[in-house]
Parts: sequence; C-alpha cells; structure tokens
Amino acid sequence: MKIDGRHYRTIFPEADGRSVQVIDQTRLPFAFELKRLASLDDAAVAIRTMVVRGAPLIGVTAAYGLALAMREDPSDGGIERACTTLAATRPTAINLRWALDRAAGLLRRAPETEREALAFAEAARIADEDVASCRSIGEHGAKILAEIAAKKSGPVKVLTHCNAGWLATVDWGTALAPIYVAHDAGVPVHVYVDETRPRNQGAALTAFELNAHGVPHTVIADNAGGHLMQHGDIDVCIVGSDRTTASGDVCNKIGTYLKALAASDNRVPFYAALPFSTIDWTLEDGVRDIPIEERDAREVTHLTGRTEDGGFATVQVVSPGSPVANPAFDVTPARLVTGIITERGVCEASADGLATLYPERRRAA
Ligand SMILES: CSC[C@H]1O[C@H](OP(=O)(O)O)[C@H](O)[C@@H]1O
Repeated sequence: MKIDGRHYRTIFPEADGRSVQVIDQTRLPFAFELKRLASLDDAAVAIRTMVVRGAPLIGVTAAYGLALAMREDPSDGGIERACTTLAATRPTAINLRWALDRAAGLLRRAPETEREALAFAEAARIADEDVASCRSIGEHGAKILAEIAAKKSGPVKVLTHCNAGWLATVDWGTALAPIYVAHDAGVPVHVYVDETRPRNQGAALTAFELNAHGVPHTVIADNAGGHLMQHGDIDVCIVGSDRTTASGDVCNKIGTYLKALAASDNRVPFYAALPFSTIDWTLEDGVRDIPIEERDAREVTHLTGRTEDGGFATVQVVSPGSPVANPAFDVTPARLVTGIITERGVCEASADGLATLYPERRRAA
C-alpha cells in the first residue's frame, strides 16, 4: 500500500538480495521505520517480538528467515535447525508452518550450493502469491459490500477486529482488502475498528492503514461492538484468521468469538477473510485442537503510547501483583460464520464449502 505517495510492501529483499527490510510494526502508528533482517536470528526475533505480525506476513518472514539461515548453514542440519527455530516463534498462525514446510521441502531436494539462492527465490514466490491472493480476496469480498450498499442508503458499516490489513500480509490484507477494493471502486464504506486489547492492533495499525488510505472509520472500544450491532449500526463484520480448520472453524485474535456471538444474536453477517495458506486441512475441531498462543502478561499490565510532547512512554495499567492471563487468540465455530472469503471466492464455513473452492483438498469419502 501507499504511505505518503510511496508504495510499500511489508517485507522486501534489499538490492543485494541477501537481506530483507520489514516495516517495524512496534513503532506504528507514531513512527514509520524500516528494520533490516540479515540473519536467521533477526527473522525469529522479529516474529516473536511482533516487529512483523499477521498470519500471512509471519509465514513470508519465516520463508525469508530460512533463506537467511541457508547463508549461515546450508546443510540438512541447517535446514532443520532453522525450521525448528522459526516454528517455535509463534504457535497459532498455520501460515508459518505452511511456508516453512513448502520452502524446506524444496531445499532438501537441492544441492547445498544452490540452497541460499533457491530459498530466497521461493520466499519471493510466496510473497508474490500472497499479494495476488489478498488482492483476489479483496475483489471477492468487495462484491459482498457492493451488494449491501445497493440495498441501503449511506455507507456500508463494517466492523473489523484487530489488524488484518496490508500490514498483516505482504500487501492488500485479508479482512481489509474488500474494504480497500470497494472504497477505491466508489462503494461508500465506514469501518468500525475494534481497538483490540491488549496490543491494540486495531487502534494502532488498522486505524493507521485506513487513515493513510482515506477510508472513513471510527475506532471503538472492544466492548462497544455488541452494542452497535444491537442498535443496527453495523451492517457486516469482516475479520481475518490465523488458522481456519477444514470444517470452517476460524481462529483469530482474542475477542473475535465474542463479536461473532453478538453478530449471530443480531443477525449481522459475519465473514472471515483468509487465503489458502491459512487453512489447516488436518484439523476439524478448532476449539479443541488449535494451539492458542499465551503471550507475555506485560502486554496486559502495561500500555505503550506517545506522550503529549511526542515521545514514547510505557505505563502500568493493572494493579501490581495481580495475576494475568493473556491468550492471544480464540476460535469462532463455523456455525457462527456466515461465509469465508478466499482468493478463490466466497464459500460457506463448512468442509463442503471449502472443498468446493479447493476440490484438490476434498477428503476421500
Ligand atoms: C491476516 S492475519 C491477521 C491476524 O493476525 C493477527 O494476530 P497478530 O497481530 O497477533 O499476529 C490477528 O489475529 C489478525 O486477524
């Protein structure tokens, strides 16, 4: 997407083709800074500390991390050590494991002397495919927004949770891609942005994106969404996903399930937008089987923001000594999901729905 008239991807190789630049998302929205990743460890730390975040983006970053590792040690052991290191950074988003399996599978069949170049080329292919997939998700999702717009006066009011915009992918985003495509096509939209405690990806990142693109929006406290739906102020919900099961259960940022419950109770359509790389075809029961990342308590007990004089400050907001739980994701059962927006089209949240779009993955009866 464009920032101050210049087009960016969230991750891109440097001219020498031997390292990559990423946007440091821990500094947004108050500072737009690039960070250079030049080693396996740089990539692992960037994912773990959320310099880069968002399921598709951490998958692509892991693929580049594997490429950086091949410069350090292109042996079979080097591949395994890199995959183990990168896979351990964050457990929930299936894209990370998917990208590593795809790239490592290629490398294992190649001579050691070719592995570094091959790994960088494969990471670039995965990144390019992500851009194309997200653009296509935008096209398919924008049709839903256009259909809603045709039946009402005023803007289509879309609630979204966390950040599933271009910052969560290589470009375009997933949940926000339909909003960008619709907005750019002249469909009036207004986005209600859940702040998304505890890391505030909505208030900090989604709002930053929508401001930069000129999309009308309103930031709301997480707990306000149900109230707005009760009062007819939301026409549709679109969220991203970190892992969606073969049966259509949607794992996403903590709080998504609560929005889906409110949407169901108020008959508000609730969509998840995600590419092929986010689907875990090995799982049926997401609530039971998807590993939920437990993040540092400090994300709940402290807040970091800009001070009145333009600096950064971190303050404690929880009573000292109180125990904290910080699950980073929850799972919305397929029964609460109206539809899944993918790069291949929109389907119902079910095994049959997904198999219709991805017939090559249909399980033998
Ligand atoms: C398009 S994936 C975006 C997805 O990832 C976010 O999680 P995190 O910020 O912890 O990486 C969130 O669940 C978003 O919906």
